[in-house]
Amino acid sequence: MALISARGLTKSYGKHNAVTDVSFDIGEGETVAMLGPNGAGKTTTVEILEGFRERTRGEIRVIDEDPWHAPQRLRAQLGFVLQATSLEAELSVLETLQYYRALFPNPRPVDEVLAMVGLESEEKVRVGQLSGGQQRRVDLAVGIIGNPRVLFLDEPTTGLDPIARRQLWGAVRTLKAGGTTVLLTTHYLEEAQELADTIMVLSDGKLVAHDSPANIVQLFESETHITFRAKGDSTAALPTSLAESAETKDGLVTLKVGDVIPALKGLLAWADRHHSDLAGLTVNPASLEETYLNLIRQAEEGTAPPTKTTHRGADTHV
Ligand SMILES: Nc1ncnc2c1ncn2[C@@H]1O[C@H](COP(=O)(O)OP(=O)(O)OP(=O)(O)O)[C@@H](O)[C@H]1O
Repeated sequence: MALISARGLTKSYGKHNAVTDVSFDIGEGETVAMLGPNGAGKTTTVEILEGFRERTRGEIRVIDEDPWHAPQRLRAQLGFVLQATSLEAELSVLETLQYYRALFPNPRPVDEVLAMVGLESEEKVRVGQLSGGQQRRVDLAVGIIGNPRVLFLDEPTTGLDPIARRQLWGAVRTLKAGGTTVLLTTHYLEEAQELADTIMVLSDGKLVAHDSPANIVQLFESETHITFRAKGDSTAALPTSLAESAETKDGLVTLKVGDVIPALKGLLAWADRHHSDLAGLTVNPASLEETYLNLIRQAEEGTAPPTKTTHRGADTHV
């Protein structure tokens, strides 16, 4: 059963459509990452689902309710981590969590939440004295103190260092394991790949892909990347068929090829002739980041979508 669904969701600001005819389903326990360039419509979509903005057209259900007319029983089942933190600097971490805890009918114990976000040692510290990364963890703690069934995270790790980011990912994984449905927006492809069961890509207000990370990467499966280290200009004599697809950066050669087997045969024969050991040889499908950039480029150019359909749940096609 879909816990969140959108059909034909459209939001206009004057003549400008920020979100156009977007449809999707999100199942109970699913973690969805929403990606898209600045201005693609991610925050607008999420804030409509959260009940903070009214849609122009379309049908929305969140836990079987219309969030814009959300009764209190829906609000009590949602958790939010908004893009900008709005914590009271003078309150301690403990006081902050006690304050928000009192607003919910079925909250989590404070100690449990502090442990989940790794802030046990900071409970007496005033929020204003915490680092940016620690404040973000308090934001997450506030988002989950009410024991939400659905958690919305808007760019939860922007500005965090890699260690703080991974700590926050750990907390999200714990929530996932406990069955919480999570919808997060992010600009970090690695974050989407690490956390999400499903990725949605928005471009200029339209949903241009909606599938698992693995399937999205396969949208451009015709492209495989063969990389190896080359000494000096030793790639100069690569056979023409390989040289055309070769890019060299900092001594690392990348061949972006369609047919892997002939390319590898040609490369091995070349390496044999030129006594190259093909140091650090790797053969990989295009990364999620490259696939994402291809998707956005195609969407902006209005060129034909990839042949493979990304189609999940709702009547959404790319
Ligand atoms: N209150 C508003 N009034 C008018 N236009 C708005 C308003 N809020 C958003 N927009 C416009 O709607 C479009 C989508 O904005 P939105 O904030 O949803 O994008 P986003 O994908 O979340 O971007 P970012 O990654 O920068 O956060 C943009 O063109 C933006 O300028």
